[in-house]
Amino acid sequence: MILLKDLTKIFGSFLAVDHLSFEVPAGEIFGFIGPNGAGKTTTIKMLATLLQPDSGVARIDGHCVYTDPEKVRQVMGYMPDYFGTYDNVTIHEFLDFFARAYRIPAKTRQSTIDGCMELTDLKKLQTKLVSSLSKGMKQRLCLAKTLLHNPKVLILDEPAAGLDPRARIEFRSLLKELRNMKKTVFISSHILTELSDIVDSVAIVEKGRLVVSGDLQTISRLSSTQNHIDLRIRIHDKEQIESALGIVQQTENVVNARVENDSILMEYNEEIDKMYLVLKQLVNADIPVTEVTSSQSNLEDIFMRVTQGEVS
Ligand SMILES: Nc1ncnc2c1ncn2[C@@H]1O[C@H](COP(=O)(O)OP(=O)(O)OP(=O)(O)O)[C@@H](O)[C@H]1O
Repeated sequence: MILLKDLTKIFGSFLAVDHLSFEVPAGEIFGFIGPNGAGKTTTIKMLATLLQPDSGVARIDGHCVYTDPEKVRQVMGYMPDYFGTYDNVTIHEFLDFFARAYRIPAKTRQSTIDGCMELTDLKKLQTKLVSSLSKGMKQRLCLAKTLLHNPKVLILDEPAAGLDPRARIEFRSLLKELRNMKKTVFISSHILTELSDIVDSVAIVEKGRLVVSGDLQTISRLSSTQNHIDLRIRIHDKEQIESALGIVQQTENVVNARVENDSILMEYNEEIDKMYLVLKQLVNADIPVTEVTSSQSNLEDIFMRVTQGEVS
């Protein structure tokens, strides 16, 4: 649904976006992640047809952002990181103004506005003045405005920045609803925890360049310099926990083994399919193992591993 090929933007002699190439499949929530100054907003402005690329190609639903911006705007909704609102109008008046600007026919205008207000939970507030809204409500209003022309693709630049925890959670469930509606959502952020449980795929950028892109499992595998699992093994009999600790400490590739309550925690520098080797040592010694839990890399681990922390 979104394709970038060697997309490049230069400000004077400064290369802000450097031959960026990746694809976003239809219907996905796609995270565009990078530290401050990585070139996310610059890339997004090119996708949103507001900034001209210096070279390369970007297409949305097959339309080139540079040669066919009108077509792109018909299928794409863009929510910038900073947006203005008209303060002395009500929520309904604000949305009605933009629905007219989008030339939504009079016959369907009201039902379209109602649909967008329902989705963003603003219906009950429709007579409130925009100036009286909280930041989270304004964010939802801007998203409602972005949805008026029923775009297939949504491009959201740091949509959760500045929201309190409750508003962030509400925003996340709204994103899931958009995915259920089969929309493709391209969302930028430098806050990883905000995205890790909702995105299907990501592109990680640094200093204008792509570091890695793909679905989370694939990039976790690709970016892994060392296989690493955190293991927690619960032992039924507390008396045997010290001898169990001795056994795992002798096991190859186990590091930082320690006791915590009725469990042994350790890092195991091996593939998950080798985990049984640790358990085998314990079972052979008649240690009563009752539970094993393992966790592999999350989005934050991947990000820290693949980026150098360099900001241009
Ligand atoms: N109009 C401009 N003229 C000159 N330099 C610019 C311009 N716009 C952006 N830059 C520079 O390009 C680089 C990338 O900026 P950009 O805003 O795209 O980063 P970002 O990844 O969105 O950062 P943040 O997470 O802080 O919003 C920065 O070094 C910025 O100073």
